[in-house]
Amino acid sequence: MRPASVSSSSHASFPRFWGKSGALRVSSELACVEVKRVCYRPPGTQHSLLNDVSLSLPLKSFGLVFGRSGSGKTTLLQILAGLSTPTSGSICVQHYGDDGSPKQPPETLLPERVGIVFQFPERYFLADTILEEVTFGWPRQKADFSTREQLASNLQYAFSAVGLHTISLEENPQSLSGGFKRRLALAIQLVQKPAVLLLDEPLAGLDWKARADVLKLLKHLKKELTILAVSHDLKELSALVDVSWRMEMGGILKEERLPV
Ligand SMILES: Nc1ncnc2c1ncn2[C@@H]1O[C@H](COP(=O)(O)OP(=O)(O)OP(=O)(O)O)[C@@H](O)[C@H]1O
Repeated sequence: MRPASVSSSSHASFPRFWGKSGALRVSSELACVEVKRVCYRPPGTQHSLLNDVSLSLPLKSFGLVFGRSGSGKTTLLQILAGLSTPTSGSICVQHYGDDGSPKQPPETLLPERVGIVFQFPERYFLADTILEEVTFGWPRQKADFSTREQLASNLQYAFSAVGLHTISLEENPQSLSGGFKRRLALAIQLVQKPAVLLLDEPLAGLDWKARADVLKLLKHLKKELTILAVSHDLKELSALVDVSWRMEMGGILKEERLPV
């Protein structure tokens, strides 16, 4: 899937590899997360939830998948995060040269390089302190000391990135405001320094102030990260979106401009 051949007519005024200013991104480092012809049928069922899904998302851009409830949006994120295995198809990172041709064989996108923030992440907070919450999934064996050390050094970066650096790590996560709980959920993922961040309904359940807060934060994170979100909040997210797709019932994905 070469980027030069995939800009759809629905995005004609904003071709995939042109910045919003209209300036062509001149970079020999152009790379995309690519989902190629992914199908998914849960084990033991006859019903396919994803049908021949393909997409190409340039690194450090913001992609949005929208569509009706039950169409398969969350299923796609779960596959990208490595939580479910596709029945067929592949997920990789492809680098391109200036002429638009692939520079080297595609790299498999390893689940360790993908962070996912589920819908209503605060419902899954378990710990009594922010520190325990963030370190909950860290490896605990003696042999993992250097990994823990690395994660600890990432922690400061992650908390600064989401604007939580002034909050005490001893605070109870449940005492945070709605917007700050979402920041914490994002920080837990950022500590792992993911290449790709997946967000399932990042604004759901937040009041107007927290929504504005999270939008501002995503705008900031987009400068450094490749983000793929699933959402019904199209209008609010539209300013962030570089490329969008509609998921149709039956797990059929089509590139389409946001209907806002
Ligand atoms: N393990 C599974 N086995 C069978 N069906 C499943 C399984 N997981 C999800 N489904 C079904 O797959 C369909 C797609 O679900 P999914 O959660 O991906 O939709 P969605 O587009 O994210 O919906 P929403 O916008 O409501 O979150 C739904 O009909 C759901 O009931």
